[in-house]
Amino acid sequence: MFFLILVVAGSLLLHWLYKLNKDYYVMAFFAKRLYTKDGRSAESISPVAPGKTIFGNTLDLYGCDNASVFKLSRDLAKEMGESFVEYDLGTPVYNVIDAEIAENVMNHPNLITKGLFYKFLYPFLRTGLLTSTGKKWHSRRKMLTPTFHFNILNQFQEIFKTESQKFLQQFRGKDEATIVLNDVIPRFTLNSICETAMGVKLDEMAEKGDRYRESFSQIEACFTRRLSNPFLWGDWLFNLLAAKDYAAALNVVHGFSSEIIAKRRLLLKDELENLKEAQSNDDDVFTTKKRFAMLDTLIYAEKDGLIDHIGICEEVDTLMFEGYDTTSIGLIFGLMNMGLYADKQEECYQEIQEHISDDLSNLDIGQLNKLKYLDYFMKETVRLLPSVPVMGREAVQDTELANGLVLPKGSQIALNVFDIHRNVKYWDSPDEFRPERFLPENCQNRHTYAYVPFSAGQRNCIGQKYAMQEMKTLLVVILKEFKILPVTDPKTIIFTAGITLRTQNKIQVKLVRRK
Ligand code: HEM
Repeated sequence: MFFLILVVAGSLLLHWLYKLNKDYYVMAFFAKRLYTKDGRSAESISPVAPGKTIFGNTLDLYGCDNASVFKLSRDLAKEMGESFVEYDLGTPVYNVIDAEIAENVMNHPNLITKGLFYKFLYPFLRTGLLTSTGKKWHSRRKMLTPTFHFNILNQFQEIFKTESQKFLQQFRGKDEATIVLNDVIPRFTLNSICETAMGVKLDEMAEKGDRYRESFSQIEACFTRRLSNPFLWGDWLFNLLAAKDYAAALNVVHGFSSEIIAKRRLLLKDELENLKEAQSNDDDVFTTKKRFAMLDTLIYAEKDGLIDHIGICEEVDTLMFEGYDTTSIGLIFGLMNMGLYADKQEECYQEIQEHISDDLSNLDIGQLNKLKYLDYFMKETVRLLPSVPVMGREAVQDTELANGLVLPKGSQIALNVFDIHRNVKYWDSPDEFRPERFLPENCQNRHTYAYVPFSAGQRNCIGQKYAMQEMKTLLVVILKEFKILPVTDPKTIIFTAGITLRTQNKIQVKLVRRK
């Protein structure tokens, strides 16, 4: 009798263990496994990356520095050759490197919520447009979309032009100058976003702007520290062990954005009072005002009870970060590539000479749009060096993808833009810089989602037109006056993981005044 009980108990235990192991990756701290509904094994659709320890992939990046995190992730993507699964601390992670799956994810109605790692940005951005989800995200997106309308961007063009000319003033009287792009470009993009989106000139706040950028780097260090240490993923341990190290930096960035908001509130009040004398109602003020800052929209929405002060802070922090950092990276690499590919720089220059007058008086959006080769040049730059190399999503419920894989609730998805952009399935010799890839005839047969630097679908980048316009304007203004020569050897560049794409070494170029 006793023996029988033992056999039955043993069988039940084995069955339970089998079931547990089938449904969970037990050693990765009970991460739920991906599954299918038609009996196929999930691994037959997307392979699992072998873990380095018995804990699945949980500790694969533990203790690695930021450069190793970036390199190991890219090497793994190459080695796997197709979208693959990892099992981390209690969570499956679906790593997407194929355009077909990226398209499915980016357009899936269940997958608009950002991934776990975005929570690391909460102390900085709280839940603004980039990090929020659901109704809150919908209403903010609706509120901000009109502020990126063509007419508004057209009004920003004068600011981009003036800021670009101001950028060149630092080289006045010099025939040549070697510049560290990482030092000079972010100042230009921060000035531009503050004056366009926020309606506040940074001139007399330049030093505070510099402190904002320094503090931003510390916040990024916090982000990457959490990224590579799963034990800091949860807020509880993070708050206990690490949060205090970043409190001062957070105070600086939030203090800076609060000052911008306070300044704009005052300026707006004055501007409206002046305009009211000339016009009878506020709606007219909106449509006929010479320049319409995005922050003004938020302040008006506050008056209508659609957002509160904290909400305004969330969006200002989000727009400022997204608007200055991403375009900095695009410009740094754009200028570096101008230096590295002299023949292509010359092609851009000839085109600029053909369409843009020397006094820049016709440098408006219409003329910018005529610079086709410059457009291909920047597209290729952003393909090889995407400012946002990885994006994340979370499945908020069990979600079936078109390939039959079911992502259990809580699964993470990493959309590896950097790897999609260099996937040999879509790109011939992907590591080569060839702007001609973007000639219309060369795009025809390429999967649209093989190129997603600004994401796509509902959560695409709200500022993509703004970004291209700003970056092209500075390039035109520089190229008109200077030839760009290479200084940094691209072979020495080491990428590192960050909130956005980073390099360990700063990038330099030499400007030589055109005769
Ligand atoms: C080269 C420049 C830029 C690149 C490559 C870029 C790329 C991206 C990408 C990939 C996303 C999706 C992020 C995700 O899903 O996690 C995104 C979202 C966003 N971007 Fe950009 N961006 C750029 C410039 C800008 C600028 C200039 C602004 C604002 C002025 C901006 C504002 C935003 C915002 C607010 C979101 C969140 C949109 C939402 O979720 O509804 N971006 N951007």
